[in-house]
Amino acid sequence: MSLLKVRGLTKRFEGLVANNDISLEVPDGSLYAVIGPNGAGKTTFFNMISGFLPSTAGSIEFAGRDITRERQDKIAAMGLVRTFQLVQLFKGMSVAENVELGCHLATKGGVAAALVRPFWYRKQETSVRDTARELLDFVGLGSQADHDAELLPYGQQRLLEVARALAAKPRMLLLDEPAAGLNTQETDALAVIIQKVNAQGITVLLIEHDVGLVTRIAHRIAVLDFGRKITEGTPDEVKQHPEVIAAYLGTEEGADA
Ligand SMILES: Nc1ncnc2c1ncn2[C@@H]1O[C@H](COP(=O)(O)OP(=O)(O)OP(=O)(O)O)[C@@H](O)[C@H]1O
Repeated sequence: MSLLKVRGLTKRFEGLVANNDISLEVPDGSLYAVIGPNGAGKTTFFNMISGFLPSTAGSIEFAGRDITRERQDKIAAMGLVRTFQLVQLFKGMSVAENVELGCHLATKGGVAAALVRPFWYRKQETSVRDTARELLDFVGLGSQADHDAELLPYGQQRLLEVARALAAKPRMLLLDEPAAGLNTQETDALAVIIQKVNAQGITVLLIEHDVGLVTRIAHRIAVLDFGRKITEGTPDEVKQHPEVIAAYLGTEEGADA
């Protein structure tokens, strides 16, 4: 079964067609990646799916529901949760508090109640705190729970973002260039975490520049170039595709990167 179905998705900015008639289906439970060179239209595609940008044409269906014109908060509440290319943490809060706020997206009262803290809310706080700690352990940040989130090294801030997104109990997690700015070691750690998330039954859709990471962990890959989907398939199929080698990977050697 496909959890996400995108049909003919198109976005025009004035004269520029950033996404041109893109169709794809993400199987439930899969780890699916969208790759492509700078300006290929990956972020635009993500922004439309997550409700941050209206499409010019086409349709988006998530878990059997049409979400083409749905608001971003409604989409997140349905279980389609995203992270951002640039880390967006809540400033002035601890690592644990950042994840707790993510939990409140999935609990009674939402973020507003978390800030006001009425009586009924305080009762559910303990479980939220426990969940946040579990998620921090899951991404390897358990020992930094009480640290100031802003002072974490960049690589760990990215992991914190993943923990916060998981706190919202996603059915599908959209990761926008999660390896951007990470060194090799951090990228390897991230790859393991993404695979662990997927092994828990959460469908993962990621946009990534790091072809090595994607071909290592993704089940299927769609390749965008100049706003079009030029091919889609398993990592091996995609790496062999002549248009991919020419347009994106540049050389045969690059295809194995
Ligand atoms: N708000 C906007 N207004 C006008 N043009 C835009 C806007 N957003 C994106 N574009 C253009 O659409 C095209 C696709 O951009 P997009 O950011 O989706 O590509 P990308 O594949 O995510 O690139 P990168 O890897 O650099 O993030 C680019 O030519 C970009 O300049």
